[in-house]
Amino acid sequence: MEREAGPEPVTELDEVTAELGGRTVLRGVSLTVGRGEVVALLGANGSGKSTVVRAVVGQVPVTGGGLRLFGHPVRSFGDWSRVGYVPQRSTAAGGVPATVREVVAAGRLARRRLRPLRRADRAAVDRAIERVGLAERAGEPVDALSGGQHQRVLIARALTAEPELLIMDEPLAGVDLDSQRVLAETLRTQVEGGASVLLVLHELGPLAPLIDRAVVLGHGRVERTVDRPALLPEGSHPCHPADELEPSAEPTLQTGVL
Ligand SMILES: Nc1ncnc2c1ncn2[C@@H]1O[C@H](COP(=O)(O)OP(=O)(O)OP(=O)(O)O)[C@@H](O)[C@H]1O
Repeated sequence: MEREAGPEPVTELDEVTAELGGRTVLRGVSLTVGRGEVVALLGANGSGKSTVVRAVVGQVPVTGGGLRLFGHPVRSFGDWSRVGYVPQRSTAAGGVPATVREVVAAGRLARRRLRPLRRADRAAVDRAIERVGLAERAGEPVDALSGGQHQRVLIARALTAEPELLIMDEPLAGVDLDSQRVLAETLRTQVEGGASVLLVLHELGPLAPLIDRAVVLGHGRVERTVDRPALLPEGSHPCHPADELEPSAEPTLQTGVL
């Protein structure tokens, strides 16, 4: 694939296609996340954002094109401890009997490749819980938490693994503004430490200053790419407010803040 010089690619999609339920959902998506970059996927409901990230984490098989993680084809990639994934909330919540600390510690276990946690690991778990503002709830079962608090637990779980590539599907959904700011600050620290981030967003919110590139999807394709979207004038941030009801329709370009 032709590429401009830039940071070493951590994730590369080259004309990726994917099908779900017998329907083509990704129609040739190309994008790259370089080391230390933060890339946001934007677009209307149904444009294919979640499918892109689920393809990157190997949950949706790619039917065409190339998808590489840390230089390896995703099909043969085996070092998943380098990747942290926070799925869309609705797919992860509910009926979990574990406590907040146990769920977050599971993230650290992945980093330790299932070897027992040491004192430093336990301290990292407590730090992650504190960062997302749940220190006082650490011993409670996660199913006793609100939706937004649950989301913060999943974020802490991903952060405590200190992954090289952090993938988050709408991490801000249902999270109050204060917690969004906490997440932005935490992400900034991770990125300063060299992490790369690919995340699905509906609006940039407090994460805007962190984002190197916004990739706007429409109908399973990249409609456009915007560098440093925070530098755009207020009101022209790249979001797409409408649902995509008819996937075969011609894509239309819209801008606006949701
Ligand atoms: N399991 C499935 N079977 C069939 N079609 C699916 C399945 N999951 C998703 N789709 C379809 O694939 C398309 C893309 O879905 P996807 O979840 O990737 O969109 P999205 O951009 O993440 O949307 P949202 O903003 O609503 O989360 C949609 O038209 C959706 O209906």
